[in-house]
Amino acid sequence: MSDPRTVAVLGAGSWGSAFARVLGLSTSPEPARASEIVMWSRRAEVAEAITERHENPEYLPGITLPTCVRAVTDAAEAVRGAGVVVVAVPAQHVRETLRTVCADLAPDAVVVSLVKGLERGTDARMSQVCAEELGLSPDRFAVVSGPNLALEIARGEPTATVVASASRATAERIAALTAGRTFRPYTNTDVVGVEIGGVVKNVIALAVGICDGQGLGDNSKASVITRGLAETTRLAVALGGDPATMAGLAGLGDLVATCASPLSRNRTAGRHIGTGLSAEEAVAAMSQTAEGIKSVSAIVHAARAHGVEMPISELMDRVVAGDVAVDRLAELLLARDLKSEGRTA
Ligand SMILES: NC(=O)C1=CN([C@@H]2O[C@H](COP(=O)(O)OP(=O)(O)OC[C@H]3O[C@@H](n4cnc5c(N)ncnc54)[C@H](O)[C@@H]3O)[C@@H](O)[C@H]2O)C=CC1
Ligand SMILES: O=C(CO)COP(=O)(O)O
Repeated sequence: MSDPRTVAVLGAGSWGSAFARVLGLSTSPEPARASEIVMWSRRAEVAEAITERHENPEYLPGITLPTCVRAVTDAAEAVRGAGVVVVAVPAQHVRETLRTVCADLAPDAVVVSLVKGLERGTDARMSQVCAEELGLSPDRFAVVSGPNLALEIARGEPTATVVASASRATAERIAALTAGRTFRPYTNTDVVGVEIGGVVKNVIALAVGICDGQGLGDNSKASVITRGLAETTRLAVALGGDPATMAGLAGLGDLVATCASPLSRNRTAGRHIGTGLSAEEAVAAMSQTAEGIKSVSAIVHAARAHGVEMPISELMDRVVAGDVAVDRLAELLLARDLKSEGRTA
C-alpha cells in the first residue's frame, strides 16, 4: 500500500518543477495536501540542485521550491510508496518512462498526467498509454490541463485549471492536493475532452506563431484561433468528449493562453517557422518541448480515422513535414475547401 501524502513527479522540466511547487504550497487542510514530493530527474546535477538548493536553475531560474520537494535520479525509487504519481515528461517518452516504474507502482496509486500530446504510431491519449502500461482502472487516472504556462505559475501568478477523472472522487482528491492561494483547480469527468483540448491547442499555437512570423495581424490570428477551437471541438466530440469542455478552461482557456503568450514554446516554434526556419531548425533553436510539432501527425491520423475535418492541423502537419513553402503559408492558413461552406467555422 502507498502513503497518500507522498507524491512522485516524473520529469523535472518546467511544468514538472512548477507543479511540484504548486503541490508543496497547497493550502488545503491536512491530510488533503502532500507532505513529501519526490521528483525524478534524469540528470544528477538537476536532482542535486532541487534537493540541496531548492531550485531548478535550468528550467525555473530564480524560483525557490518548497523544502518538502526533493529529487532522485532513479524513477523507480521516486514512485515507491507514493500514493500519487504525476507524469510530466514529453508525450513520446511517457510509455518508456512508465515501463521503468511499473513494477514499483503501489497497487492503489493514482496516476496524474500533465502531458499535452498524443503518441505517434498509436494516436493514443496519455490516459490510454497509462492504462495500457500500468493496468490502471479509470478511477486511478486523472489529467490536469488548462491555461497553465509553467513560468507564470512558478512565479505565483494566479491561474485556474481543470482536473478530470472518470471518478469524481479522484478528481476532487487531486484538486485538493493542488489547491492553493494562486492555483484554483476545477473538476470534471470529461477525460477525453480535457486531454484533446490540451493536445490540439499546441498545434493551433503553432499556426498563430506562423502568423506572427509572417507579420500578420490580429484578424488573422483571431480567425485561426476561432477555427482552431472549432476543429478541436469536432475531434473531441468524435472521440467521446463533451463539447461544453471546449468552452471552458481546458479548451478555450488554454488555447487563448498558449496562442497569446510569448512564453509558449509552440507559438515560438511557429514564429520561427513563419520566418523561414524548417520545423527541425525551429526545434533546435529552442531548449524545451514543443508538443505540437511532435503530435500533429498523430492528431491528423486520428482525425482522418474518425472522419473529422481539421484543416489547420492538416496544414501544420504538411508544414512540419516540410511540404509547404514559407511564402505560401499566409494564404493557406485560412484557405478553405468550398464544400465546407456553410459550417460555422
Ligand atoms: N511548460 C509548460 O508551461 C507546460 C507544459 N505542459 C506539458 O507538460 C509536458 C512536459 O513539458 P515541460 O515540462 O514543459 O517540458 P520540458 O521540456 O521543460 O521538460 C521535459 C522534461 O522531460 C525530460 N525528458 C526529456 N526527454 C526525455 C526522455 N526521453 N525520457 C524521459 N524524460 C525525458 C527532460 O529531461 C525534462 O525533465 C508536455 O507534454 C507539455 O506539453 C503542460 C502545461 C504547461
Ligand atoms: O500548455 C501550456 C500552457 O497551458 C504551455 O504551452 P507551450 O508548451 O506551448 O509552452
